Amino acid sequence: MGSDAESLVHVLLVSLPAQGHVNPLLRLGKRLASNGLLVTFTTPESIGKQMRKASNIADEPTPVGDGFIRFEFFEDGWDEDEPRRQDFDQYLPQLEKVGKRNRPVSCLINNPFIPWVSDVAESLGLPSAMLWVQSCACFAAYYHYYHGLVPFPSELAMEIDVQLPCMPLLKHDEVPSFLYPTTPYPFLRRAILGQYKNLDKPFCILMDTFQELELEIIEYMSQICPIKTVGPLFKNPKVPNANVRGDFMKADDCVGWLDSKPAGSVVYVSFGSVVYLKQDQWDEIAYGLLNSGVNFSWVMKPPHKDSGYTVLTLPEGFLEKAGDKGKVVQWSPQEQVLAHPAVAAFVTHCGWNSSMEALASGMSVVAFPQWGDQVTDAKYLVDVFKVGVRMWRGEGEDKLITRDVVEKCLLEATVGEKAVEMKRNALKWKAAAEAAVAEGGSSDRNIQAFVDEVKRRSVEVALAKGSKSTVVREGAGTNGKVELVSS
Ligand SMILES: O=c1ccn([C@@H]2O[C@H](COP(=O)(O)OP(=O)(O)O)[C@@H](O)[C@H]2O)c(=O)[nH]1
Ligand SMILES: O=C(O[C@@H]1O[C@H](CO)[C@@H](O)[C@H](O)[C@H]1O)c1ccc(O)c(O)c1
Repeated sequence: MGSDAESLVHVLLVSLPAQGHVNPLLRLGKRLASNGLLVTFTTPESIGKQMRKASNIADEPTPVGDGFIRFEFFEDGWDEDEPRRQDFDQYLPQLEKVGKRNRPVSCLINNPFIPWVSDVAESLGLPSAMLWVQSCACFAAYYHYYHGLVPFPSELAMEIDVQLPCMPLLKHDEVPSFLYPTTPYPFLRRAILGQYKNLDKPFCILMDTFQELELEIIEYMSQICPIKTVGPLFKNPKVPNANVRGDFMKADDCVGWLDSKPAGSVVYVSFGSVVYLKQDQWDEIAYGLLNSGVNFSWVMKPPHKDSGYTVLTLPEGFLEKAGDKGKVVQWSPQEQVLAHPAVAAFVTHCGWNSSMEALASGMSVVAFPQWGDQVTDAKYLVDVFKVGVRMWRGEGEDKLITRDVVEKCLLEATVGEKAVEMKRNALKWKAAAEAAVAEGGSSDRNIQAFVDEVKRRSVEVALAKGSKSTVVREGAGTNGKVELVSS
């Protein structure tokens, strides 16, 4: 490692191997590095392999602003083709077993679903932080559910509305759906609530949202938990995102095609990295797109080989009928697409990363949430942030969305008074997001305060550990230039 990197305070970021978790944690890593830390990003080798292939990851630490970022993947102890990685009830304990290893660092940061990282930090006498990768509203909902603070839908009362402090009234199907008594994903409820058992351990809960977006609930929850909002992390005025990326799949080129389209004429359709629709729903979307007459760019990712999903197909003759009006890709460079002037609106599953990327790009949305936080995000995008129309309510609503509804929503989001109003609101959020991450903005100040705190704690840790297990390099306490090295 270069001597410059060696002299910096070192933080270790441990990520769940999922695209929607790697992206925000890696973005945080770049932000911390640009503020002068050495950041090691780690996740299992099974995904590391894919990331190396898709994202040109260097072996050496990459300079980012005043600091460096490097990747270090770890073996999860299973064979390459192990299908049990798709089953969180089996995979999360396995990750915990192999992941609890000593590492010479000053702070450990994890994302949700792998709360044992803060146990590792505690056992090493190190500070830890958690990056919450969903909205503060969802954080609050899980918190109140976990502590039994307000009534949620239950087997006895399935359809009750939920009133959380400083939040709009949520209908029964607008609370994160893993909390429904009937959710088909109880293992994801267990996984996400696991973080709340350990919530007293991280000294800071970083959140990929920003103060101005969720003001009241952030202020409220900040009285209970040590929250620092640092989003939107994908907007990094100091370091361009193209520099270091963590995509699992190489993006297809659709930007050239977008360049050929008039401003505001394209609808971008993507359901993120995990959600997979049923074939009949896919067909309705396809016909809705054709019938609406809009230009569209549609992401049709292949299913994971162990997911049990069958490969989706397009209706016969679809591509011929669409002609140059449509571009179907397996994976898109989403940030670039959302920033492209040709794109008018985004049909999204409302994962939090996609929601933040849309808001911070000034994009109107057609909300098509499926499960988990997505149903709550859809509620906020449509009713609170007022940037979207709702195409479906999510897993609580058991019905096929017909091509007519798809067409109606697409047109509502792209033409007419409502579309203009939504775009106006979206541009307002874009400006607010940019201000939050700009020098002196709310998120920028929080990042700097966090970096300062990590540096301060690294000195404390070094002093507490003495010389037996750590070495404090020359200059300790000045400019935070301290590194702990296991002896
Ligand atoms: O074709 C695609 C689809 C998604 N994404 C990125 O993958 C992440 C998906 O995260 P999100 O929370 O929206 O959904 P998840 O995949 O976790 O359900 C976001 O950062 C997107 O920008 C992308 O780069 N290309
Ligand atoms: O990544 C998974 O879920 C996604 O996480 C995002 C951040 O928490 C969230 O905003 C989005 O809505 C989710 O889709 C994920 C879920 C389940 C699973 O088995 C995974 O392998 C990943």
